[in-house]
Amino acid sequence: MNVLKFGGTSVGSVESIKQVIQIIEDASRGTESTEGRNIAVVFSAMGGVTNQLIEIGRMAANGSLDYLDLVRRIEDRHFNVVKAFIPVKEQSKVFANIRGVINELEDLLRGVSLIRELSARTHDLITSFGERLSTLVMSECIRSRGLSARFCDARNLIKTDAQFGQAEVNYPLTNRLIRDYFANSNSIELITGFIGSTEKGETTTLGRGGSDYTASIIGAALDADLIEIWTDVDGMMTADPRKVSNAFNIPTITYAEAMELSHFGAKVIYPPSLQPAFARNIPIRVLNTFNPAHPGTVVSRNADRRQYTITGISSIDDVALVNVQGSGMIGVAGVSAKLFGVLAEHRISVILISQASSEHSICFAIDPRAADRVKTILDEEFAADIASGHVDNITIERDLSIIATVGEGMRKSSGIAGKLFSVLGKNGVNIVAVAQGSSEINISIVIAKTNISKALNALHNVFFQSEARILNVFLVGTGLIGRTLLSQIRSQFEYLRNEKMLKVCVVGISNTKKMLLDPKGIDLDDWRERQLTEGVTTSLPAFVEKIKSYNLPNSVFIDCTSDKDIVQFYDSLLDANVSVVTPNKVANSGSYAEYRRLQRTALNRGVKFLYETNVGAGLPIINTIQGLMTAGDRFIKIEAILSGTLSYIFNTFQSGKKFVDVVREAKEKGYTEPDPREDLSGQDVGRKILILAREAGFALEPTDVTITNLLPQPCLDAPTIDAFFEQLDANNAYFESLLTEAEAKGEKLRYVATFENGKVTIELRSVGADHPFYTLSGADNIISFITERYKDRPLVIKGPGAGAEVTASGVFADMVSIGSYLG
Ligand SMILES: NC(=O)c1ccc[n+]([C@@H]2O[C@H](COP(=O)([O-])OP(=O)(O)OC[C@H]3O[C@@H](n4cnc5c(N)ncnc54)[C@H](O)[C@@H]3O)[C@@H](O)[C@H]2O)c1
Ligand SMILES: N[C@@H](CCO)C(=O)O
Ligand code: NA
Repeated sequence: MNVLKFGGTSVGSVESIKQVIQIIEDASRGTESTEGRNIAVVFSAMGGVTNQLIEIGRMAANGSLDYLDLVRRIEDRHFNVVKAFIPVKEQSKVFANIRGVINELEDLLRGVSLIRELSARTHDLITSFGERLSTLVMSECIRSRGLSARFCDARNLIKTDAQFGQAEVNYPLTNRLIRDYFANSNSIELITGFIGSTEKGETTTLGRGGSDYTASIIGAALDADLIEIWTDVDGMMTADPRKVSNAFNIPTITYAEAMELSHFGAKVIYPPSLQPAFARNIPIRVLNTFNPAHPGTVVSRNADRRQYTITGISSIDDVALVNVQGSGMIGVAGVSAKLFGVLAEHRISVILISQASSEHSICFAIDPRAADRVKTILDEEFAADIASGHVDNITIERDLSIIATVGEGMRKSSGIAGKLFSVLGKNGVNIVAVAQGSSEINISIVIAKTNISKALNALHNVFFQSEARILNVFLVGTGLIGRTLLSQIRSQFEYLRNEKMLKVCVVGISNTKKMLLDPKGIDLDDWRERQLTEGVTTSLPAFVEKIKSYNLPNSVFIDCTSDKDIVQFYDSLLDANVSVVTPNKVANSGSYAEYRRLQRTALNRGVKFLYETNVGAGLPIINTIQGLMTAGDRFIKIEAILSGTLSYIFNTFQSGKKFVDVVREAKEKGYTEPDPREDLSGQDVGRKILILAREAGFALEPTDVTITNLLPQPCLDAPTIDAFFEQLDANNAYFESLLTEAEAKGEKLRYVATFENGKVTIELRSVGADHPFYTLSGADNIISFITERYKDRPLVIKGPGAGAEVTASGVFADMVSIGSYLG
């Protein structure tokens, strides 16, 4: 015996009813009797009708005749179903039946409008018409398909007390009536949901989840094999899909989990109404009328073994937190009895309670609409305690949300709370209060309402790890490095998702002209076109504001510019728990105080500030220094060639070639700074050696760096980059002389930066074949570290230190490491 229940959307329209009829036909065929004896089907009112009936009752009680029009509309909707499914020659009989029920409703409403009074009892009677009409029409439709079906008015089976609106079921009597009725059944039983009656025959309703309740009562009385709840979604999901786009179906769930999740807002079913079925251990399957092939969710005593430790995440988006605190509460019995006693008296429902073992304060969450009332009630109740100073003032905090992480798998399994708090911490979500019952099946946390979406997504991401973690990326600068990075992200996207469980979602892209932002992610196949067509005029402050207001989990800001103004935003981004990755050296080569401040902010906020490509592009230089420092090594000397551009120039510049042409080549190959003078003047190298010294633990200022400039003054003074190239050409003789001087000695030109004894020097040297820096080629950098542990022979890193691919891949690696860290 199976019990099926169809909700309001399932019987809401002609199209959906077509599906419902098909499902019922299939179900009746699937059982042992082709007569369909083994199914009972419970219907809700057609979608929206119950609310209309409530409105109709209100109108009638106000003496307005407008209700007539609404009644007509309800009648028409039912007529239309008849027209769609029942052969013309049989329609008039069904119309008459419907009309009969509608007449009864109208008589009742006339009475209400005459006496201008709507009792709870009459209200129940009025709303009962929704289920009575839908079930009547559905049974006619099913009969017209040639199936044997019987209409059953549940008021004859479900007997209740007279608490109208939320009647209590008299189970012994109800169970007996149901069993007797079904003992004589040899057809599909079609039953009105939601309604019952008192022993005197007055119509009652069963309250929230009413039709589910009907199905559950009937299923339990008959000891059904299965109860199917047909709705408009594919069962229960790991989170509300409107808030967490990665949410997915939960195939099996226990009764207890379903209870916890639904309490926290998962609205697919209302488990308390399924209690009778739970008590008899009858499985319940939640299915989608509009996608009947989907297996939905089975709710039962034991869920299948799970892939995940938690089952779902749910939330109550708006709560207020009441805090009762005072030194006089410590060790005093009866405070909580008094507190919750008075709340119960006023029928205030408490959603969550938390008390630390110090007993100094108790806090609890309530519906914010009750907050003012609660404050008044408690101020009064505790007036004497407040006056005597035993209890401090009672405070209320608003604009909060609760997130509940639910799952039987959490029971007796360690590390879950750790994971939960750690991921929220890294994302800057402050936790206001926490509650976990000793059943260990639900950890509930109270957080600021503004963080709800970020917190839900971040938690969903870590707890359902077969779903890749999402890294939300905001990129500024789409020049050489920026666009190369985007194309690397694009080509590695699948690899990252499959092998690293990381989904890189580029949410914002900005260049100097336009910025494009899309929290759903920008498709990297056509980001240029989209940026052109949909992008808005660039504003860095607005871009940064968007990053903050989106408040997405695992956000990373990538600065691929050489802009000086952009770095002023780093600190506030880090402070807002956004990690920063950059090849831009400006921030780390300004004042030492600024450099430290960024490090500190990142550390305090639990996010990352990464800049491996500040020195030597993708070569692992910064990471190496940081590793040595962490392990307690001490730096004695750093000697290095840190400019890819200068390296390339001196490796390529030979007699017969013009200096200006070699510089042009370096620019075309993507080695130079946006303004190549930064390289040739030694500024770029100066920044890099300063950064290395700082990483090595020395508090140097830019003024501590002495740079030997390579460029004649007119080159430096040129107003534009083109003019600068002209000046290079004009000064060719000067560069030739440098070259010939070195060549005469059989040496090569090298621009060497040295840090030793707290001092930095940068100079052009010519080195002989015996020098380790002699053999460089291309745009190679070489960095030699002498430390206490690498004293006799230095630690040397060498390789290409500039260029689009190697630099972008260094940025890429930093970005991915943030994904692993935050995950
Ligand atoms: N090219 C390399 O080999 C290399 C190696 C290591 C580090 N870097 C660093 O990478 C950064 C980018 O270098 P690149 O070679 O891609 O230079 P690029 O000139 O090709 O790109 C920089 C881009 O940033 C844009 N930009 C500047 N200010 C901006 C702002 N406020 N908003 C939006 N966009 C802005 C510019 O219009 C340009 O398109 C620089 O800081 C550079 O020092 C480059
Ligand atoms: N312009 C820089 C890029 C790497 O920071 C160089 O030539 O080394
Ligand atoms: Na590097």
